[in-house]
Amino acid sequence: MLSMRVCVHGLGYIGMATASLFANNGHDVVGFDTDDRVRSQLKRGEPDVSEDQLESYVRAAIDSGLTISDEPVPAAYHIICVPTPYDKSAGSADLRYVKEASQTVSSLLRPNDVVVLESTVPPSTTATVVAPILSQSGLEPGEDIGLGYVPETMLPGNAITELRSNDRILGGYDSASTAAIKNLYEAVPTGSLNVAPDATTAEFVKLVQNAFRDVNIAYANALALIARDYGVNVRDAIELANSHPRVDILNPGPGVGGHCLPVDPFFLGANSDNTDLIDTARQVNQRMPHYVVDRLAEELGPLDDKTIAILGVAYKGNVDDTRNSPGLEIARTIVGAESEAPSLEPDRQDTTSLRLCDPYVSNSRYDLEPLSDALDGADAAVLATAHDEFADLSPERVGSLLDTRVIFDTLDVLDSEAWTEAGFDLLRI
Ligand SMILES: NC(=O)c1ccc[n+]([C@@H]2O[C@H](COP(=O)([O-])OP(=O)(O)OC[C@H]3O[C@@H](n4cnc5c(N)ncnc54)[C@H](O)[C@@H]3O)[C@@H](O)[C@H]2O)c1
Ligand SMILES: CC(=O)N[C@@H]1[C@@H](OP(=O)(O)OP(=O)(O)OC[C@H]2O[C@@H](n3ccc(=O)[nH]c3=O)[C@H](O)[C@@H]2O)O[C@H](CO)[C@@H](O)[C@@H]1O
Repeated sequence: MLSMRVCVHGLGYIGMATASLFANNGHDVVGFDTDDRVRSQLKRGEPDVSEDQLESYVRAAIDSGLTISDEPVPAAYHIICVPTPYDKSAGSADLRYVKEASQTVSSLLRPNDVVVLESTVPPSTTATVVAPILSQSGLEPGEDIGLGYVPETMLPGNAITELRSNDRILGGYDSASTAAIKNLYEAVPTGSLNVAPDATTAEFVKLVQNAFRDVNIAYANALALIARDYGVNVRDAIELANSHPRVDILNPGPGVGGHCLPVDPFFLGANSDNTDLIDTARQVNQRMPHYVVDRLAEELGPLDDKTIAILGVAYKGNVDDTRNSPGLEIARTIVGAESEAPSLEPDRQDTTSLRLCDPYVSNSRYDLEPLSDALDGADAAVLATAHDEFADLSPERVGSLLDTRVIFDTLDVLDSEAWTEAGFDLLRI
């Protein structure tokens, strides 16, 4: 296989995995990130990730020649993996990093180089935002240089397996771009490479996949509320419904977190007013943390003078990412806090006392406590993240620490019989 020089722009979760994928498969890869801290950590061979497999995959790449550079370099292929946050106040995708990285690439371009955008973006970004910036180089996408969109779909928590095996969508700016990008991605182990008619379709499909999951979870959450009105256990009902060959409903939970599912569906609305279903699903999912707090208050009475332990501030089990975390949103709702770090709100002393605990998260801003300190003397525990450590909790241990035997198992990870037998009021969604 011919080794090609690839420059990866942005070495966060996706960029470092992507750079490692190409480096571990014989390419000459240079990784660049604008953040000094990220570069220094990677140069030391210490990627900032909680997934063991991903960490050793990145370490292996660094050992086998992935170069972390303080400057971006000219390369046959530039891959852009920068953040695309959602700007809530503007109601649109913040494309500043994509624009910055495109400017940087533009200044390095030579004839026949190829640029690939991997960041999640609103449909038409490659054609209407990236292409005009690259043209400023004097080289035209589709004529002098290649350009296309290849979304990343690996699942946090199962990153390496999915990086290597998920099918990929590829949308080229023109057919020559598609062929050049195919050449690059076909030389590394991934699932099949499915060619979209154009880059806009590929961008659209990436968003469609995440919006589909968000809508499906919203359906499960909506069912949970309806099922309660009928005294039906929603998980039993969903399991039975899913025995039909054409029904596949996901699981209800305390809300949908992470920086993909709660954000990407909004990108579909960038240039469309026809997103009612998708917007409603978002609202259903956004209401779930509030529903959890309402149910807790139904059980305990006013929460003002109570101490509540929140078990889990990561957005899902066995990861350390707290972005859009349902656990944090539950905490904020309980104390009426606005800030990112609810337990540190200055005026919370007169309100409910919160204890936050998460064995995966090291962020000191959240004032996290070890499990036994969080539970000690609390009036209730809310299990908000399905970490393995929480699923393994024993009712005897938790019961000996809590003041009142109340636990809200929002993700249905505990053995309800064992906990009820141990005298717990076990709440479930
Ligand atoms: N994390 C996921 O699970 C996932 C999955 C699929 C797609 N995505 C998408 O991939 C993109 C990257 O996500 P991420 O999770 O890796 O983000 P991240 O925040 O972990 O990393 C992005 C990195 O880009 C760097 N950066 C910013 N501007 C730059 C520039 N101009 N040049 C070079 N580096 C720059 C930042 O310093 C940061 O280290 C986003 O669009 C995201 O939506 C993420
Ligand atoms: C289409 C798809 O699969 N996309 C994945 C997704 O990754 P993710 O980690 O964000 O996805 P999830 O694991 O679904 O978690 C999200 C939240 O939904 C909650 N949840 C989940 C299942 C359920 O039945 N009920 C729930 O309530 C869960 O607790 C958590 O809060 O986006 C990435 C970036 O684009 C993709 O790369 C990746 O492929």
